[in-house]
Amino acid sequence: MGRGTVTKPLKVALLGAGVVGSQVARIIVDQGGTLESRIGRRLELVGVGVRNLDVPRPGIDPELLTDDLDGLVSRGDLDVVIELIGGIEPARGLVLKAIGHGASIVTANKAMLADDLGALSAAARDNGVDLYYEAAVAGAIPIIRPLRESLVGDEITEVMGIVNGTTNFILDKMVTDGVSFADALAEAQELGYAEADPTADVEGHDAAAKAAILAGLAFHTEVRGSEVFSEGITEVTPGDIAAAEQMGCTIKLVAIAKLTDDDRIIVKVHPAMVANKHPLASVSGAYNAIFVNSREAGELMFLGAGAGGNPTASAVMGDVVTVARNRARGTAGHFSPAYTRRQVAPIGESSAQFYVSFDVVDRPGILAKCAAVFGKHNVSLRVVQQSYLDDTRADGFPARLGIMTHQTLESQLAQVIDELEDADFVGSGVRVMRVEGF
Ligand SMILES: NC(=O)C1=CN([C@@H]2O[C@H](COP(=O)(O)OP(=O)(O)OC[C@H]3O[C@@H](n4cnc5c(N)ncnc54)[C@H](O)[C@@H]3O)[C@@H](O)[C@H]2O)C=CC1
Ligand SMILES: N[C@@H](CC=O)C(=O)O
Ligand code: NA
Repeated sequence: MGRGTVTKPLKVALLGAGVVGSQVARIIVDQGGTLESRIGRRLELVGVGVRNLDVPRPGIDPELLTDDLDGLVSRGDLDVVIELIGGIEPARGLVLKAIGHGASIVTANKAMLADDLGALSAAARDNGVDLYYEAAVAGAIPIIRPLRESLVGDEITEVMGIVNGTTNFILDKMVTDGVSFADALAEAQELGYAEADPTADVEGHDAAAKAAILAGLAFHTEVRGSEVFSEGITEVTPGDIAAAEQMGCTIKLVAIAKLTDDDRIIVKVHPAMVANKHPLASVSGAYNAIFVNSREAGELMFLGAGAGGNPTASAVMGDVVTVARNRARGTAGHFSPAYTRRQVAPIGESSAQFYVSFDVVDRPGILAKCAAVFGKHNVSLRVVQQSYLDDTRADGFPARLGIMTHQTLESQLAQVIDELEDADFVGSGVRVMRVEGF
C-alpha cells in the first residue's frame, strides 16, 4: 500500500438482529479495530435488516436499521451479507439476491441450507462469492471447517453426536433436576437456545437439518433434511428416563451419519439410551459433541456450546473474518462439496441396539414365549430384566420385561414389535428406545 493510499472499508449488511444477530452487531461495532487488524480492511456495518423498526436495539445505530431487507441486499455495493433471520423463505430469496449482486454470504441458517444447499453453493460458485456457515451446525464448535478443510484428504466413515442444544438442555434438566418438559423448554427459550418455533428442536427437525449438512460434507454428496429419518424427544416419558437410569444409561437426542458397505449412507436422528461410560452421556446443558471417525485420523471428538447468542456469534464472526479476508484479497473459497451421488438408505436397513420394554401376564413360560418372538425374527438378546409391578393391577399385566438386543436391523426389530403388540400375553404400550455405546 502506497503512502497516503486509503483502503476502502468492506461493506457488511446484517439481516436479523435477534439472539444471534444482536451479538454479531455488537462484536462488529465493539471489536472494529481488532477485526480490522486481522482482516487488513475495516468492516463497515452499512445496514441492519429487521422486521420491527420500533423495537429498541441497544448498541446498533438507529440510522442503520431498515425493514426493507430486499432493498438492503440489492444495493449492489455489499461485500458481505450476514443472514440471521432463520427459516427457509424469505431468507433464501434474500441470500440468492445478495449473491446475484456480488455479496459473499455468512449464515447460521441450517433449515435453509438443508433444504437445498446444492443450489445455494452453485449460485455462490457461479457468482464468484463465498458461502460460509460454520454456525449452522453445533453453534460455536468448529465442525464445518474441519469437515470441509482439515479432513478433506481423509475418508470419513461416520459422524455422530449431539447437535441440538435445546433438546440436550431439556433432557439434562429433566434427568438432573426433575424439571418438567414444558418448564425446561421455556427455560431453553429464555436462554436463546431454541428456534423461533421450538417444534423444530423438540421434534428433531433442527437436528435432522444439521445431520443432513454434516452427512453431505462428510460423504461429498447432497443430502436434504427431508431425507433424514428423525424422531424428536416429545415422546420420551419419565418411565423411559427411569428405565435408562436402571440400565446405566442417559437419554440423549443423537444424530448419526455413516457409510454403508455398499457406499450408501444412513442418516438418522432419534433419542437414544447412551451408556454412561460413553462420553456423550455426560454432555450437559446446551453443549453439543460430535465424533468423527475417519480412515487415517481415527476418532476425533468436538465439544462445546451448541447454542446461545454469544457462542453462535463467535462462529459467525469466524466466517465473517474469513470471507472478508478473501474479499480483501479478491478471492473466494470456491469449492463443490457434493461431487458424488450417494443414496440415503431406508431406515429399515439401518442397524442398532434396542431396548424394548413391555408389560406381560404373570404365567409360567411367558418369558420363553417373549424370547421366542425375538428369536423368530433373528433378533439376539443381550440383557433381559424382569420386574414385578403390582399383582392387583386391573389390566392383568403385572410383570414388566426390559430387553436389550444386540445389533439388529430396524426392519427386523419392527417385525418383533408388531408381533409383541398383537400377542395376548403382552399389555398395550410397548416402548422402544435405541441404544448407543453399551
Ligand atoms: N440461537 C441459537 O443458539 C442459534 C441459532 N442459529 C440460527 O441462527 C439464525 C438466527 O437465530 P436467532 O438469532 O436465535 O433467532 P431470533 O428469532 O432470535 O432472531 C431472528 C430475528 O430475525 C427477525 N426476522 C425474521 N424474519 C424476518 C424478516 N422476514 N424480515 C426481517 N426480520 C426478520 C426476527 O424478528 C428476529 O428478530 C437462525 O437461522 C437459527 O437457526 C444457529 C445456531 C445457534
Ligand atoms: N435451536 C438450536 C440452536 C442452534 O443451532 C439448538 O438448540 O441447537
Ligand atoms: Na459450528
